[in-house]
Parts: sequence; structure tokens; C-alpha cells
Amino acid sequence: MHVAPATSSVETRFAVPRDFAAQVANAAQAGAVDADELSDFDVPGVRAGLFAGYPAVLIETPHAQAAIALHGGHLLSYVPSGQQDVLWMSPRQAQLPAAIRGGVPVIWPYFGRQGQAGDVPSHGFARTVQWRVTSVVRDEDGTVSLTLAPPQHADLGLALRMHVRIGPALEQTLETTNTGETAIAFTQALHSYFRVSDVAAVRVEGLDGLEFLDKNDDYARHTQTGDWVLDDARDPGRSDYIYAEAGGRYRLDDPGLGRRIELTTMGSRSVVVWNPGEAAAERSQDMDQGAWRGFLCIEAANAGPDVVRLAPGESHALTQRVRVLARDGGLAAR
Ligand SMILES: O=P(O)(O)OC[C@H]1O[C@@H](O)[C@H](O)[C@@H](O)[C@@H]1O
Repeated sequence: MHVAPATSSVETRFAVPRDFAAQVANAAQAGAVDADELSDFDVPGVRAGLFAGYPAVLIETPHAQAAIALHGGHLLSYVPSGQQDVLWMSPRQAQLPAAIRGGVPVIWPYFGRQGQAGDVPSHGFARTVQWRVTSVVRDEDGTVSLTLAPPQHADLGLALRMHVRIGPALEQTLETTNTGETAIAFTQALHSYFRVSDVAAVRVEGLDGLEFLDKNDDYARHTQTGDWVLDDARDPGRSDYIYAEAGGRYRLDDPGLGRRIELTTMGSRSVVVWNPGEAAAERSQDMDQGAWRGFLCIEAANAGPDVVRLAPGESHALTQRVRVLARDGGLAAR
């Protein structure tokens, strides 16, 4: 059965904000993260530096290390102590202001071009502009929490803030507020690229029995049977699925890396599982040959039929919590 990706007549069609082009141009020229601005927060273990060639905020805690680029408010790395990076980054560095490939792109205020006219950039206005850090706090146990925000657009009607907590678990929240005078509908995602040993050898638990829309099949609706695997007989070797009414608890089981990544979401009623597969990846400018095998995107989303509607003054929070477990179910050994 074919269903349209957007299901309601009150979808919001966003016009490109008037100052967006200037902000993208500004992001292309942005240099190092301002070390003085960061030091104003006076939090040990938080400094300006470079990660994978991108100017970034580097965070070191007793529990984990992380890096966040201000370009796109993009989490580039999260490494629980003594373990490997949870996230995958393309070794091909993006020419800013292009979106960074890998890590956790922030998709906002619309997913793909869902509900939009064709003249808007794919996946929204947040991932190609320069963000700023608005607060940094360290808990007694050393966990560091940061708040970041993209530039606000007076004519968008929505404002975004992102909270990131770097501790024994990673927690990331997109907080959206309707700053305008009319109701607004939007979609979004935390588009995490999880690093895997071989995408053809991992499985995702927590999806069995759910309906999904297949973007490679004109948004046709199908039902998941068993765990997600890439070599699904119906669509072997690629995946672009939007699962609706999902349960918010998923596990990425990776025998090759000997770990399970547990993803728990709140304020998110859909999850997207994406890997381009070999043929599409080969056409991509920003991945090396064979790189598609090294990641799986499991995106905490409100997308497809899951559209968030906000009355003036209302806010919504989408949160993802990521932990690394050993394959026997406990926390992974250090
Ligand atoms: O290449 P982009 O714009 O980063 O998008 C990557 C993918 O992102 C996924 O979220 C979409 O469902 C895919 O359709 C898309 O190809």
C-alpha cells in the first residue's frame, strides 16, 4: 500500500529563513572554536581543539571523552573510557559549510524534505550553520553537560536548543520552542552514525512487528519481521526505513566489536534505520570505497506520520540516551 510521508493537512511548509544564506556563508568562514569563550565557563576537561580536522569542543570526563563541532552542533565522537568510539566519522573531511558526514547530524525542523517545497536544503537548517555554546556545567561525578544553540531565525517561528551530557551514558536532547503566534508542525532527527564492525553482520533489536515506510519503495508500508538486518530478503543490501509508533528502546548487536549499543529515546515516536548500501555509497562524494560497511544510522526521530505540533509558547523535547553494553547484557568492560 502506498502512503504519503506526511499525513496531515496542517503540515508546516518552511520558507528558507531570510538570514539563512548569510549564516551558511559565515559557517564556511568560521575558524577555531573560541578558547576564551569556553574558558569563561571555567569547567575543567572542556577545551577548544580539533577533531577529525574540524574545529571542535573537546570534552574529557572520568567516564568518557567526546568532541562536538560548532558547525551544525555536530557531535563527532563519544568514547566511553577504555572503549572504542560509539560513532563513525567519514575520513573524507567535508568542505564547510557542507554537512559533516558521520557523528550525529542534527536534522531540524524537517526530516529529509518531508512536507516541504523543493527549494529547501535536505534535512533542515541546523546542520550547515555555526552554533554556539551557551552553557557548560560539571556534576560532582565529573559528568559534563553542555547546551548549544544554532542562530535563531526571526521568521522561522521555532527556536532550538540542544543539551548534551557526556557521562557513563551519552544523553542528547533537542528542545524546540514555538516562538511565533501560530501553531507549527515540524519533524526532526538525531541522525546518529553508529560505528560497527560490518553493517552486514549486525542486527537491531526492538523493531520486530513494527510497520515501516520504505523510502526506497516510494514510502510503501511494510511490517518488520524479527530483528533488522541489512540483507533483508525484500530489500537486500540497503535500508531507508522509517518505523512509526516505535517503542523507544533499541539494541544494536555487533558481534564483531563485541558490544551492544543500547539506544533509548523519549519524545520520539519514530526511528529511522539507514544505510545506503554499496551502490549508493559508491556515488557519494564524502565516503571512501567500502566505508558504508562501517556504520549504521539509527535515527531517533519524529518523522513520517510522527509530526510534532506545537501551539505558540509550547516546547517539545526529543531525547536519546546511548549506552554501550557487553554482549552478555552488562555494561561493557573497560
Ligand atoms: O545525504 P544526507 O542528506 O545526509 O542524507 C542521508 C540519509 O539520511 C536519512 O535520514 C534519510 O532517510 C535518507 O533518505 C538519506 O539518504
